[in-house]
Amino acid sequence: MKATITYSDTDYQIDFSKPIDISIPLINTDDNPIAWYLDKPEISPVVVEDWIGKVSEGKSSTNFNNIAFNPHGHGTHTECLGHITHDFYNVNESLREYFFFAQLVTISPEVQQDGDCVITLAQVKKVWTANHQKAIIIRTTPNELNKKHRKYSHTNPPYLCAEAATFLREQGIDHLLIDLPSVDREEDGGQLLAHKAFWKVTDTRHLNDDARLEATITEMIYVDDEVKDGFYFLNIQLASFVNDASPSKPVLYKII
Ligand SMILES: N[C@@H](CC(=O)c1ccccc1NC=O)C(=O)O
Repeated sequence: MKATITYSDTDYQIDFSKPIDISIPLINTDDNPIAWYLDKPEISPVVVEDWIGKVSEGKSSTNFNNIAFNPHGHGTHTECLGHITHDFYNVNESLREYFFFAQLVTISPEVQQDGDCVITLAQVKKVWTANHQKAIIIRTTPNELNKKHRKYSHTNPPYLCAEAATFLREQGIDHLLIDLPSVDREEDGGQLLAHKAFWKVTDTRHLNDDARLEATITEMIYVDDEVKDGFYFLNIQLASFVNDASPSKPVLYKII
């Protein structure tokens, strides 16, 4: 199934039968990635006295699992500024459109003097190509497959510098996607500089009027090396959780 999309006075063709899923599947085994010091997610049948919600156990006609997981720590998720504010804002209301013109870029975070590995403003400027894109997908290198399974807690993963987040905001990016557990440093004393810069949050207690309620950040994606840098249409699929973050399935469509 093909579609022609008119965007910003240009016609683009995509093929809906060739989606490129850049989400990480969530599973209740050690294969699942983990961040923020959590244990693995739980997926297990409901048990009521001697009844167990698992067909193979012989008592139930259906498989009927409870799932316990954390959207921030257990895989691909999309979050809104409610992640960092005193008041409650939910991503289900922030994200009201699901298709975006997007640029996929690849960056090798640079080791700084303090040992941190950071995506710098200069690196982002170097790969940026202005083309009216509303979303950017940042793939970092090295891009080993084990990113889908990595245990990030206490590893101080790479992150995005606040100046780069500001630059992307100023270029008109509303949706930032990255293959790291956070755009900010694992332990930063709650500064959250890149989150704040991207969402333009200057006051987390009484949200400033120009804060970007509709902008989203998607973390812990995985983009295979086979997918080349360039422009795509991006579909952000979100589970309708009324929460600051929700598990998501971002999908790319190549322009043909
Ligand atoms: N760096 C923050 C913590 C943080 O960023 C965070 C903590 C728990 C769950 C998610 C987090 N950030 C996600 O982008 C801090 O040190 O307070």
